[in-house]
Amino acid sequence: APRPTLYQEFGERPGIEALVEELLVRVLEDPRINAGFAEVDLVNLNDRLVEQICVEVGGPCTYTGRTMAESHASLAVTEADFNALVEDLVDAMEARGIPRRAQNRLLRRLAPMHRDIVSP
Ligand code: HEM
Repeated sequence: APRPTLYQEFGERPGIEALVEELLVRVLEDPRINAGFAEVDLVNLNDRLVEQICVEVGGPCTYTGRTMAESHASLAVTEADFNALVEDLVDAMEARGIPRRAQNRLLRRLAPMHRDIVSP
């Protein structure tokens, strides 16, 4: 059998939807960062994250949200905030049983966004 694609390793669209749900539950329960999400439209955030992760793992999706710079510019996100969110994402991927190699491939694709998300 051919190797599964990265998109398949994430369980395609249903797997990504379940992953984002796991991620948002963790973020909203994470006292290090959850205050920043109190006033946020979580349905929009959920849907944009599903689109974005789908695109980043090579799925047949389109990201329809704002750029990372636009959406995080006024949030004063710190290095520690960024690391906390990545930790929550890794925990969510572990909980979903996503293979370690596939996890790392997504993390490598998100890493360059750091410069647009963390405030200088
Ligand atoms: C790799 C890291 C991250 C990715 C991929 C990411 C991705 C996204 C996406 C796709 C949106 C939706 C943009 C839109 O509505 O058009 C968003 C919004 C948001 N992000 Fe992030 N984000 C990351 C890191 C963080 C961190 C570290 C924080 C703070 C702890 C954060 C806080 C927020 C908040 C509060 C919003 C909502 C802004 C609003 O609706 O006005 N993000 N993010």
